[in-house]
Amino acid sequence: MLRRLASLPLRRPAAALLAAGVRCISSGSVEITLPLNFWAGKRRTGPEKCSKDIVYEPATGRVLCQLEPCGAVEVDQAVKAAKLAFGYWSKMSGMERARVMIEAAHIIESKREEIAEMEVVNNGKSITEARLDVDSARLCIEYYAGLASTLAGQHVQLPGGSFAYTRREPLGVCVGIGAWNYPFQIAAWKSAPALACGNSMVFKPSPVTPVTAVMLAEIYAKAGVPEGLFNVVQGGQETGSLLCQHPDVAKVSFTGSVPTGQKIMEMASKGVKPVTLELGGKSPLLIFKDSDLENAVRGALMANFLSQGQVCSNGTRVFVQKDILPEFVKEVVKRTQAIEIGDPLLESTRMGALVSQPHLDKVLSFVDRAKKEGATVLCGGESYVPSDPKLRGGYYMTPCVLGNCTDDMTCVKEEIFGPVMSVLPFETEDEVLQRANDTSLGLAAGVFTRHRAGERPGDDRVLLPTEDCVCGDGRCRQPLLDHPATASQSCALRQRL
Ligand SMILES: NC(=O)c1ccc[n+]([C@@H]2O[C@H](COP(=O)([O-])OP(=O)(O)OC[C@H]3O[C@@H](n4cnc5c(N)ncnc54)[C@H](O)[C@@H]3O)[C@@H](O)[C@H]2O)c1
Ligand SMILES: NCCCC=O
Repeated sequence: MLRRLASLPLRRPAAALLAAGVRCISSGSVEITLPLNFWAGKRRTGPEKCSKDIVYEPATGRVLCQLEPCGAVEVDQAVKAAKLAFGYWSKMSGMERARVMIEAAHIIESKREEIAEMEVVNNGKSITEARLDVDSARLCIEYYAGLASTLAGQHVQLPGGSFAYTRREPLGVCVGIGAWNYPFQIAAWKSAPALACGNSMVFKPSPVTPVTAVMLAEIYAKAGVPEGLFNVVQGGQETGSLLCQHPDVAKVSFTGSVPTGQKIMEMASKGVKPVTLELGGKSPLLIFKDSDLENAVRGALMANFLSQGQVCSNGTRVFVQKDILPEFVKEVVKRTQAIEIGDPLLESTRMGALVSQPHLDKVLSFVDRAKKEGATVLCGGESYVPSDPKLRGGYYMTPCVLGNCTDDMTCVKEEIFGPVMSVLPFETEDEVLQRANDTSLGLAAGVFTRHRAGERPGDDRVLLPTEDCVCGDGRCRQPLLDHPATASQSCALRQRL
């Protein structure tokens, strides 16, 4: 049960309160006492004898709830419930499944504010971002609901009038294991495709952010999924391992760090189970001198400071072409310093709290190490104490821009997963492509330029290998699409296009 400690008297519908300019909850006002495990259609308590984990509210550092990590018995109960539900759900048509999923999406829409607020309370991100996370969860469920009725097999003609056909069949009980940075969204992104295809799921959120996955379980139940179709078991690595090794689990889908992903792949391989791994990143952002600077600066801020920098696909290695480096750095620093840090439930807040004290310490230690290795702190990188007394125990830091970085520094090589941008100068496109790709964490990449590769002024890069160009000039270095081929100087490749 959710209890409000602060002054708001009655819980009116979120929309009515918002219309009246009143927030339903405030930071420091929520205590969660309902059990956070959910299987076979109900919230469940964990094992009687277990050492409970404490869950904190990042904005205030208060205790939010206690977590009862599931052991072998509870994991088995959840998997059994999922197995039973699979029997019903997998026999339904895609259209029938879609109807239930669309209903779940409608419920999410109607509870948007409530879910977003709980995400903020548990994760520390700003309310404006949390609302978008809820929208993205709903859209994902709608998208896969749309696909459910299109799943079809193939008909293959064989010699002598025989034929073969293929069917798309669900796997069975799937396990979803999530990270703490997008708790509700990850639970939806994992469950939507699995459920649309006729599978059931046991989901384990991060023990740091256990609250909103169980809200999703209740929403699916209310929408009409069979009891046990989507279950939530709480716990850390032991619970996760039990899930991965359970003989009735057919597949594991994991979002989290690379080292944990490696362990999960190893465990799943022992049971010959397929795995999906969505892991960490250290993505490059390339900013060329011909780019629209305003656009590039905004892109760099977004790619580094959303969700307090705790985003897997963040472009944290910001390569800037030397000619525009001073101008870019000046603008980025100015805007970074202007980011409003504070109570994540306030509409005006742009940066909330990091997820936990140990994580904040880890991010700050990356900044210290960067300084020792020769980087210059251009702004931020320090812990921050908001003026509101109730936020004083929260996990805040000032967003940081590091200059004077080189490719071999720890801050450039390792995933920091916090609001720390490393700026690296470059001269040529070939050079920056090689440096940008020189990482084992290749999750995403961004480019700011007004020209396509090979079309940049003064850039003589060849799009196709020279030997492929048969215009007659063996030394031809023209990009194919710009080739100055004329009637007298024809280019066979150009003609073929
Ligand atoms: N690629 C993506 O889509 C994506 C999205 C979000 C986060 N991430 C990554 O997640 C990481 C941050 O999240 P985190 O700190 O929660 O990651 P983590 O790897 O520490 O934990 C992720 C989940 O795995 C569980 N777990 C830990 N050890 C386990 C084990 N041995 N067996 C089974 N489960 C185990 C945790 O309890 C948690 O639920 C970052 O590296 C980030 O880039 C990736
Ligand atoms: N909203 C996307 C989240 C992916 C990684 O953290």
